Amino acid sequence: MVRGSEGATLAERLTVGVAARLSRYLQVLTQAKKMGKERISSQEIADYTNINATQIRRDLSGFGKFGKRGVGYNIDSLLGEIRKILRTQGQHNIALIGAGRLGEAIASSPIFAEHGITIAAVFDNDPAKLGRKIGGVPISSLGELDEIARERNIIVGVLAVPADAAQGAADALVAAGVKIVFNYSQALLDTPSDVQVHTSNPAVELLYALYFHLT
Ligand SMILES: NC(=O)c1ccc[n+]([C@@H]2O[C@H](COP(=O)([O-])OP(=O)(O)OC[C@H]3O[C@@H](n4cnc5c(N)ncnc54)[C@H](O)[C@@H]3O)[C@@H](O)[C@H]2O)c1
Repeated sequence: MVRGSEGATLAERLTVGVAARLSRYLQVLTQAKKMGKERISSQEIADYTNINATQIRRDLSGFGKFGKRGVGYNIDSLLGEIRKILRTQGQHNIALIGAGRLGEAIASSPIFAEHGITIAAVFDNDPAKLGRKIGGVPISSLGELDEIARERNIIVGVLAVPADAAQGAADALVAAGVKIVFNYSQALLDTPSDVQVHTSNPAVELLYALYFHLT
């Protein structure tokens, strides 16, 4: 259970499972708000996340004053509370490594910006791309990563490079002090224990969905 008022202290103790579920609620709430909704019920969140409504109510029970029976949660208030708990209210600067097809798609989409995430720098090792802009951000060479990451307070590096280039790019991020690597490639990355690697693979997520469908 997460208590809104004690968010700052409890956030240290959120289990990976709770944090993952809160992130999924955040995604549904953000989208519902964009669609003009003001309130949402736990059952509606359940329908969009496949997390059962009882679990959702338990996770959100600390936000009781926003979740009135039969009325649902006030989306704005709940968004604010979850962002506080997940400590994502502020602006976060991230670096994108790889300005190819996926990199361009990420940089030119508002998907990060609407969660307070700014792509503050883009890197590529193709000399032909240097200086060009994607999503309004000029492409820099990896040699500048260290300086730019420190100067722009980059906390996350997003890898959109081919798998065989991913370890080298992750090493460069770690050397620049970046502690979170979001890996879109298939590579298995070795990083120091204080660096978190998240790997995103839609095929694996689809297999996970199939598992629930088939069982
Ligand atoms: N998880 C997903 O949702 C998803 C979706 C599409 C692609 N991918 C993965 O994303 C990666 C990129 O795919 P793509 O289609 O954009 O490829 P791409 O070939 O279009 O782009 C790769 C870019 O990385 C750059 N690059 C290569 N080596 C580099 C290095 N050492 N340092 C910096 N830049 C380097 C290239 O110059 C190029 O601009 C691949 O690993 C692919 O498997 C993941």
